[in-house]
Amino acid sequence: MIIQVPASSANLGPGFDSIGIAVSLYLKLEVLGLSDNWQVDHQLGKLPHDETNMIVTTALSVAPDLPPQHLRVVSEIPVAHGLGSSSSAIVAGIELANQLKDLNFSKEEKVEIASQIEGHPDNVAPAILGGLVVGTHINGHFSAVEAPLFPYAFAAYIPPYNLKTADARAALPYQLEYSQAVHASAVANTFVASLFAKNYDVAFKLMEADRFHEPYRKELVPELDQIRELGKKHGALATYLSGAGPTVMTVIDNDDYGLFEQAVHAAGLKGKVVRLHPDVEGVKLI
Ligand SMILES: Nc1ncnc2c1ncn2[C@@H]1O[C@H](COP(=O)(O)OP(=O)(O)OP(=O)(O)O)[C@@H](O)[C@H]1O
Ligand SMILES: N[C@@H](CCO)C(=O)O
Repeated sequence: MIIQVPASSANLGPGFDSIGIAVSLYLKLEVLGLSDNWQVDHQLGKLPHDETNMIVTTALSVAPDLPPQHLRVVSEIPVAHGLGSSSSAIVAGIELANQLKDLNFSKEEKVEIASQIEGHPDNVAPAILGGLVVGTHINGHFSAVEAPLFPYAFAAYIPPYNLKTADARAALPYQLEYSQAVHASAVANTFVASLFAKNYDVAFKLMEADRFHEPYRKELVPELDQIRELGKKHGALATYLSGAGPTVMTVIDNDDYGLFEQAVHAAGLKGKVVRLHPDVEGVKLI
């Protein structure tokens, strides 16, 4: 059995902790069979190979009596780079328990469990449902609503350094002044309305008008402003900080992608540029 989970790009500008989209990089989790101890084969650097691996801790939190397995993980999703690697591990762990214990979780149940673990639904909900998702929690329970997908590609600029979500969250202010909070929320509300109305002129302006997190995190990711400027010169629709960063995501028409990628490299930026597309299926068995 192989479980496949897509990467996800959260926030999309003003949708902090509530909006995310599944994108075409994948984690594949293969179940090789029963084992004396949990064993996770992977080539993902320092991540654990035993029962402390996040995929296993998640599976055991869902099904504590799950017998130890030999697992193989192959992932294209860079760890701690703002493309939802931790969410892909959580969703894979939930699906592992779901399959091995025949739990028959609905998609909604998976979103609830994964969001409780991650704390917010913006990466886990699209990784489960696919597509573009808006969600939050009310009275301790999570709801996620699928939004229409916009018909464009992504150029992901993936820097050579990583940035842990915890460190990127530590850069955020403890409080926002009332008038600033009202404005930030109005930007986000109008952004969501424009996505559902498919009013992309408005949506892509607002994607670059976040007041919740980018102003505080851009010092951690100096490439954000630089790539946004390059995007404006090369036909991009909008650029935002993917999740907690450091990946910088540019929404762009497929026809404009090549020249934009060349411009990023010509500017001397040292990261990778990868063309991504929305994933519409979410977690699945392959
Ligand atoms: N394939 C994986 N297997 C097991 N654990 C993983 C895997 N990928 C990520 N993790 C865990 O998630 C941590 C990284 O999570 P973090 O939230 O910092 O980054 P991210 O999820 O890539 O970024 P973002 O949430 O901004 O998209 C790793 O240190 C590790 O504990
Ligand atoms: N919304 C989250 C995504 C990363 O978990 C953040 O920006 O911190």
